[in-house]
Amino acid sequence: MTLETVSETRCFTGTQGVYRHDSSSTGTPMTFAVYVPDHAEGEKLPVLWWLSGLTCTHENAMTKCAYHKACADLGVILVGPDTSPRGPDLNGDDVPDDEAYDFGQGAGFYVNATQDPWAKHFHMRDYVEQELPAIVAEHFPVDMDRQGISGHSMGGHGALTVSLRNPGRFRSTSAFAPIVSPLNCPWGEKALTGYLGADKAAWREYDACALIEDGARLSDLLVDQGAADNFLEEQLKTHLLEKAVAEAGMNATIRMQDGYDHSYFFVSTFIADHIAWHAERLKA
Ligand SMILES: N[C@@H](CCC(=O)N[C@@H](CS)C(=O)NCC(=O)O)C(=O)O
Repeated sequence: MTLETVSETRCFTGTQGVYRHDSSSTGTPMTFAVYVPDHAEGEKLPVLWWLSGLTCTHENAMTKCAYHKACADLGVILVGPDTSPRGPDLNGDDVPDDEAYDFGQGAGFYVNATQDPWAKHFHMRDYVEQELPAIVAEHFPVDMDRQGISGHSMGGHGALTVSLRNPGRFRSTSAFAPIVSPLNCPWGEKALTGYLGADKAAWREYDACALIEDGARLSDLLVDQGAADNFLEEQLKTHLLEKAVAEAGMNATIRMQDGYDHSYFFVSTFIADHIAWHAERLKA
């Protein structure tokens, strides 16, 4: 596998890189971002995975999330993948160019699609759970025994479900305005029907609340949710996660933040808190 360097740019006391490679999971080129704080020769740093939301590429968090200073100060590498396969290669397989903002390109939902025409390329679960970690471990100074995961909205759903399905892999899990139950919201209904089909039993491994109901647990969880988020009531439904963790007796801090909406203005306000929270656990 060849890793192409798209760009490397000095930012605070570290380097923001963008890289591209041919993905075996998606059968397309994939682009991802990695921020590497300055470190001693041979030193390996903890890594925080960042999964982005609907419409995002690898770039939105890199330019709007303002994670660089906290990562540099605390010595945490941050990796931000794209949210779906993209590009002209998909058209030969009848995947629409960009069907909607909440389905198809830019909206992979971190699932392995089983329905055509998505099944051939939309394997974002394999990509973020298996392929990208192996690439990052090979090419960057990461300590894979110290991994954390976070994300925003659809990416918050990704962070929660990837972590719940992989017990012990992540020392810390957090989310901003996550979709907590695709089984119970229009974004989830649309995407999972399209990618996985109508049988909702197949959706449960992609639903944080269902995974918890079915017995999965995290040792700890931090969630921030803007109380003025337009998507809160219809799509995000934070109360379902509050109920699931309470019923499971799972350790979780779920904070409603007055006045904040769904945007990266909200995420950038609390990102340093989250990175410090992850760093505490990754360095313990
Ligand atoms: N564009 C959609 C909303 C999509 C949206 O809010 N996406 C969030 C994640 S779910 C995001 O991060 N967008 C990209 C950005 O703000 O840079 C709409 O018009 O309703």
